[in-house]
Amino acid sequence: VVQLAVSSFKLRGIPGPFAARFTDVWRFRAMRSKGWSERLVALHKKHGKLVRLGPNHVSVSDPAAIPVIYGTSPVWVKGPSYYGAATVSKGRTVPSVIAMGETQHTAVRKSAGRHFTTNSLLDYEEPIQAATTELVRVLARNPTADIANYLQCFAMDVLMRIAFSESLGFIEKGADVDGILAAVVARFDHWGHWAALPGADYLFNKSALAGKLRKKGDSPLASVSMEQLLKRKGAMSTTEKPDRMDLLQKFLDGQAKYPDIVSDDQILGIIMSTIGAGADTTAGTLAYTLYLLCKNPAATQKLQAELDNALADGTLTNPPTWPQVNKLPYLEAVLKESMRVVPIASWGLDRVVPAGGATIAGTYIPGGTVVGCQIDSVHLDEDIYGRDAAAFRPERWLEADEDRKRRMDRAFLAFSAGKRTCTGIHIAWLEMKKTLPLLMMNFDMELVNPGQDVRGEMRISAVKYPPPIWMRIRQRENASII
Ligand code: HEM
Repeated sequence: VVQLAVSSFKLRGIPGPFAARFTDVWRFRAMRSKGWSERLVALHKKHGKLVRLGPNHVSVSDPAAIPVIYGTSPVWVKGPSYYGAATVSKGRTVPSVIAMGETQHTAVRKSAGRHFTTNSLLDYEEPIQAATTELVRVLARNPTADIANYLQCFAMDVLMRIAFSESLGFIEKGADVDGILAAVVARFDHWGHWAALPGADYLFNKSALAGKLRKKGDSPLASVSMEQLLKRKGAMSTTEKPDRMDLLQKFLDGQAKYPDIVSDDQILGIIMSTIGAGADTTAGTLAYTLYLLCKNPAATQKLQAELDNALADGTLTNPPTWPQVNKLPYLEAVLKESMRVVPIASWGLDRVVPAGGATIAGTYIPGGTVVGCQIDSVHLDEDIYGRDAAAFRPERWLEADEDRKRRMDRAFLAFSAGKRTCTGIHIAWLEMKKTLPLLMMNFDMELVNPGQDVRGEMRISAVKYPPPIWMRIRQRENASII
């Protein structure tokens, strides 16, 4: 308490909302209100690169601070707000990768990290292709569709295939299956709501007493993961080798090799974290990308021209392969620009300043203070991204000289930075670079309501949930639905 009071006193020079100096309840309430991300951007515009959001909490909007906060020597540990992302299943805390402490995380990385590297991507291309093909076929039957909904179903379908080699039929149904989508949304919502008050989260939601009082059933995501785990273990005892190297199999093989290190609980935790972290993030990003393309027809035409030319000169096939799509510069620029202007994560990338303190944006911040780069504000930095930083303009990634491009990449925080950067980043790129071209090759899309402004309608949870985005979908002249 004394340390907190001292650190709080030492932060007195950092501007911010008055009430936030004294209590985290200010942030707790503010995060639950509409437009939280935009409010943070506005606060940084008003107060500068440092904004005090709590007695011991500082939001940072300074690209130069990224290597300091997310550097690796030493690694700054994650802030208490990540406790909101930890899930409790049947009264036990399930290890959740994003909320893990450093020691546990290093161990998990050792046992499972290689399954997320570029070398493993080949194992995931086929399941992603299967889901993408299904999405195209289903959309071809729908002259209008809420694309945000279909992409949410699609992204969950992808993860079910990657994790368990099974599609539970999300895309065909165009809706939730067994409450799994709802469970992922509930987890992000919980995190978004409770991040500012981890102590209260424990007391009211995660303590043994809270568990007894609430008597909540198990999460559908935990149930489906457990069901798959037991099924696979049963199958493994009768048959020698499964036919597909999905994530579950990779983890079980790891367990067979190191039975003392990898427990069933850990496997469940990593699988659930992967599904939880990878579904709505990718879905939302793709939905905002399509929305931004509809709002910017010149960018759509350029992207379609890049794809048509590549198809014509034989460097692209239908369906496209990963090596092919990974060489398309405008495709990459569109996706990066979309993630720059609408970074899907709205949780704070909070880290704890180590003992001894640090200088951030020219100000000394004492050890123990929680700091985090505010992604939206950093992405709007005009020194890095230009005076038109607020505009969606994919060309900026292609026009920049080497030096500027390097600075733009370093300030790009959509997947975070440093040791705890997104584990699924390569899978996310594979998924998005496979899906967007196939959609654009086959369809012309336009907003049913061309005046729709998703910024005003998005729901801020731990991620920025898009509202329904209804699109008119027409097959292109040369479309060859596969
Ligand atoms: C466009 C898609 C995605 C975006 C923008 C995104 C973004 C992020 C961000 C910002 C973090 C937070 C790191 C931090 O708190 O500092 C993260 C963590 C994580 N992501 Fe992603 N993600 C995406 C897709 C995926 C996919 C497809 C998977 C899995 C297949 C995945 C798995 C994870 C995991 C397991 C973590 C926890 C990492 C850790 O704490 O070490 N993500 N992601």
